[in-house]
Amino acid sequence: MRTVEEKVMFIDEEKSADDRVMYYGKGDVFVFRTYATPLTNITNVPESDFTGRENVIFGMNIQVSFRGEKFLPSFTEGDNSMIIATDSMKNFILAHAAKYEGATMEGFLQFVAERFLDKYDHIEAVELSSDEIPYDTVKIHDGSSIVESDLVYNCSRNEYSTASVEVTRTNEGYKLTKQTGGISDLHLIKVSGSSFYGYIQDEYTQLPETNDRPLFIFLDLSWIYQDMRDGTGDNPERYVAAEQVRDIAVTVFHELYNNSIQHLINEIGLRVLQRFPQLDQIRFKTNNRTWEPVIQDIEGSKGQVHTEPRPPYGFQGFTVTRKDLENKGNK
Ligand SMILES: O=c1[nH]c(=O)c2[nH]c(=O)[nH]c2[nH]1
Repeated sequence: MRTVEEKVMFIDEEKSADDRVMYYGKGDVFVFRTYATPLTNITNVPESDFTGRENVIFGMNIQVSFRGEKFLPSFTEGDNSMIIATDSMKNFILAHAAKYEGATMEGFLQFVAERFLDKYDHIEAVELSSDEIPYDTVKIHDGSSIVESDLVYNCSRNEYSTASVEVTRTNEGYKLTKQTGGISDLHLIKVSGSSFYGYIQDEYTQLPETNDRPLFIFLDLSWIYQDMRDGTGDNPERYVAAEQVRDIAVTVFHELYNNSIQHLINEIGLRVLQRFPQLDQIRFKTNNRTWEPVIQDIEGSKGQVHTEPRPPYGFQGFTVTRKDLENKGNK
């Protein structure tokens, strides 16, 4: 068994100190493509009624970066002859948003990365990451009943899906060297059914033990496919939608009388890997925002009064792998 520390390191693996860091690129490239191809025919899971995305607004905040030895003289000599201006990178991404025929952010990033490598043969690798800019549907009265508008959308302030790819030029062609899907800024509160006790009690301990706390967590999740090509959504039956992972996380949170955030996220990870055999691992970054108690007993009510927690905030990082699921099954 790997230890927790090793597990986190496994993903965060840094390159050796001898490796020169050299890249450049553009961040905050905002892309709003309307009427992109809808995402349909995904595989359903019991925890979710999510069946697809209309993609009427395909909104993204993209970051791109290039790597390649040919860029070295721009740093060491001030020689810009091999530089593709980051302004041009932005224009390239926007132009290709009109050409993309697929239905996912992961697919779009891979498409753009490969087109960059086609166009500029001195780029060795392209890395692209993106945060979805989500829009919620709104309801309107159409003259006879309340229906969903297909014209007006509400810019969401909720969680958003994320994606990243790295495509590297090799002698055998372009290689997808990194690919993740994810969901970030999921803010979940469970008002009852969470405990935290049994931790070390010593001269530094002030926190009271509890068998019922209002557990408020911020979660960022990302996942890696066993075969990275499944992450593009070109075969939607093999694609994992962020909305489905969100619904699984919420269901496990609801079901599990949890001992801690650590305990909870392991169970969420195992369930996600159980539902999606095409995934190799899922990674969590979480933050504890549990409300602070103010009034714990209200006469005649099971209610309480809480307020926002004060900093500093606790956090967790954890990866759950397919091996963990297999080991659990063998116990
Ligand atoms: O779920 C939790 N895990 C911890 O490690 C921890 N530490 C703490 O003070 N509160 C909590 N909550």
